[in-house]
Amino acid sequence: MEGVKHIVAVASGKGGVGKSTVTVNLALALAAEGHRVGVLDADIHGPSQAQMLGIAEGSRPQPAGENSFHPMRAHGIQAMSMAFLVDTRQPMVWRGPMVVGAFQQLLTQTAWEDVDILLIDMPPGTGDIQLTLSQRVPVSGAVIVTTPQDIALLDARKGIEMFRKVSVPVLGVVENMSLYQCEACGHQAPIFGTGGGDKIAAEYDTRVLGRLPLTLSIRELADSGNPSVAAEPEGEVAQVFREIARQVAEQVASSSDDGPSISFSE
Ligand SMILES: Nc1ncnc2c1ncn2[C@@H]1O[C@H](COP(=O)(O)OP(=O)(O)OP(=O)(O)O)[C@@H](O)[C@H]1O
Repeated sequence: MEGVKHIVAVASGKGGVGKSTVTVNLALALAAEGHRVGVLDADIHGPSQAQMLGIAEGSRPQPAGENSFHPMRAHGIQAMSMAFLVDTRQPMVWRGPMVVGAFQQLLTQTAWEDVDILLIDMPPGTGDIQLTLSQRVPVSGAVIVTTPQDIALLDARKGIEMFRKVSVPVLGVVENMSLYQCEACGHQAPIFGTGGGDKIAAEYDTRVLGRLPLTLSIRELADSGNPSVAAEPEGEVAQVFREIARQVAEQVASSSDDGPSISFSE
């Protein structure tokens, strides 16, 4: 895709598991690792990247030529979302083909500027948008976000199976809300159970890229437009995201290698 080296989908089978929170923090972590990063919010009905990136409501992108828009910028990241084009307070009562059309336009009519890794915050599920993405552009890989309980794992499995069907490599699983951590007393509790990420990674021969706790600060910082990786770059959460970012960057870079090259010289 023009202006973009690698596309990575951030997906989940189930809604509300923290996919958007992971996308925005992973984007910031990749940027901190020295990559040029873009975020495309593919959640047409419920876009949340604008708020998480702290881009004020009502902000509109500048046109780039006749058919495209420049992405918005925040925290050094390029971003495009339906939230920049419509009034987000109004519900979008759209049929499937209109939603797919809007997604295709966001995908193809954004003038990305030298992006190394474009993260796509996918809507939950395995439907039209997922199919359109895999058919329209080359996707380097998918990161699957899940919480550890069985009901979320059931849907995460479907997400993994879907990417396999369309030949998109699964780069790994992020286990979100692994452990509840009380910020007042330090008490920890595995509210959603334990071992879910490991189970699914073993089942599908992939890896757990990282585990994130369920904390008040992750929610508050993301909601306020200054996600953990930007607000507390030395904090534990930021370190987990930096480690996830390194693994993602390494995997997409090796996917584009044509293998070792052999050269001869005197
Ligand atoms: N590790 C966490 N600790 C605390 N709160 C979290 C954590 N991860 C996500 N949240 C909060 O949970 C809510 C849902 O997260 P988010 O919007 O990222 O999920 P999603 O999977 O993208 O949802 P949707 O299906 O609506 O797209 C948000 O309010 C977010 O701040």
